[in-house]
Amino acid sequence: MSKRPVLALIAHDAKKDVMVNFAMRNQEKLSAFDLVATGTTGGRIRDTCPDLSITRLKSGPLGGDQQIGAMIAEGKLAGLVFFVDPLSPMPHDVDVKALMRLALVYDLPMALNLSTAEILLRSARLTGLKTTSTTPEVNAADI
Ligand SMILES: O=C(CO)COP(=O)(O)O
Repeated sequence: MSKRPVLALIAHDAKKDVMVNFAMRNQEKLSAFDLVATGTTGGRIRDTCPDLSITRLKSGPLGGDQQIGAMIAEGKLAGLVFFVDPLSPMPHDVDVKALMRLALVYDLPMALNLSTAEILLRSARLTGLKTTSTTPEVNAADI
């Protein structure tokens, strides 16, 4: 089993081109991770960057956001890059909020836009094989 940290990638439809360009530009850095993505986002990344290790989960509106939320709760993620579309209503808005909430609860490094994602990908914390929070009050065993 891979010992690489796991990074989740998600993009709403209006931001999928931004995500694909981000992945292409940062292929070398992303290759240090096992990637997980919601269904359509993962498909777009796989089409353009076939050498990256990426696991596709369900599409966001069909439960993909919740699957990634469960991975956060289980301490399986090192970080989350989620390019959110702030200008469109989403049928699964509650799932989006729940995912972000868990990232906050577990103090997970989370980038919601391109400029922050570029910074996050260069962070030693993200690449340091650390997958669980050091904040005592949010360690899963204590909840
Ligand atoms: O809707 C999403 C996140 O809320 C993204 O899902 P897809 O990657 O399947 O489009």
